[in-house]
Amino acid sequence: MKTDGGSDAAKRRAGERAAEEIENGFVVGLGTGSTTAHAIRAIGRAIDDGLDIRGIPTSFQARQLALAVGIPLTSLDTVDGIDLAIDGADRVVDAPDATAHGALIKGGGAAHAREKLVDTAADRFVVVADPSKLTDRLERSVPVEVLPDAHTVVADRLAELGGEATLRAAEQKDGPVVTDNGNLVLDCEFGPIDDPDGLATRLSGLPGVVEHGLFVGVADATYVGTDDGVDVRRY
Ligand SMILES: O=C(CO)[C@H](O)[C@H](O)COP(=O)(O)O
Repeated sequence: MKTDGGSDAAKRRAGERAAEEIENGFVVGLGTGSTTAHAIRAIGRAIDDGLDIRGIPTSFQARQLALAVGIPLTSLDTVDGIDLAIDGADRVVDAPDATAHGALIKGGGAAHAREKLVDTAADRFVVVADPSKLTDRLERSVPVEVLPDAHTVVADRLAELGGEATLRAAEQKDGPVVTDNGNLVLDCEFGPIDDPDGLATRLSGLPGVVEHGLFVGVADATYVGTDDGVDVRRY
């Protein structure tokens, strides 16, 4: 599983705290990554103890783990709604006086298209993170999922927006990462992102872009696991 530093104990505290929010009968969005995996395992244990919920996974990885721990699964097109989504993030803006407070960069695991679909469909979206994810302003590269034929055209459009795009390479295969949706990922460096909302709008407007990893105004809270507890940010 891809990880991005941060202590596993802190990730576990965040994930397990978020799982405590789940009530009987909930439909739960199951995010992707090493932090959310702790929440998924905690949900599996709660199901063993009698909790009755259904999960909607955001990726192949989340689905496999959910099945392994015994979470009954459903799909977005067969439910009336999602009560709670729990998902990780690669960066979280933690600057209460900034308009971007709570904005995220996601997609380190190339799952951001389905994650955004599920996280935005939820009545409540809780981010789970360790302190290494918190930042005053977004500076990390933005993952952009593109149709396979579109990667060079989109890279040119991203350059016009001031970004330098790199096709994400697979680690254990020659060639690019192919997403769960059969697409490719461009990781795009913009330097410091002062207006994530504006950039998100421009990225969404590019033909060939399936989804990008800027999540602005989507999260309702972030649970930050620390050395000895969980700090909660509410937005
Ligand atoms: O966006 C994601 C996958 O596309 C993950 O949620 C993000 O990369 C965080 O992962 P981790 O909890 O392993 O640090």
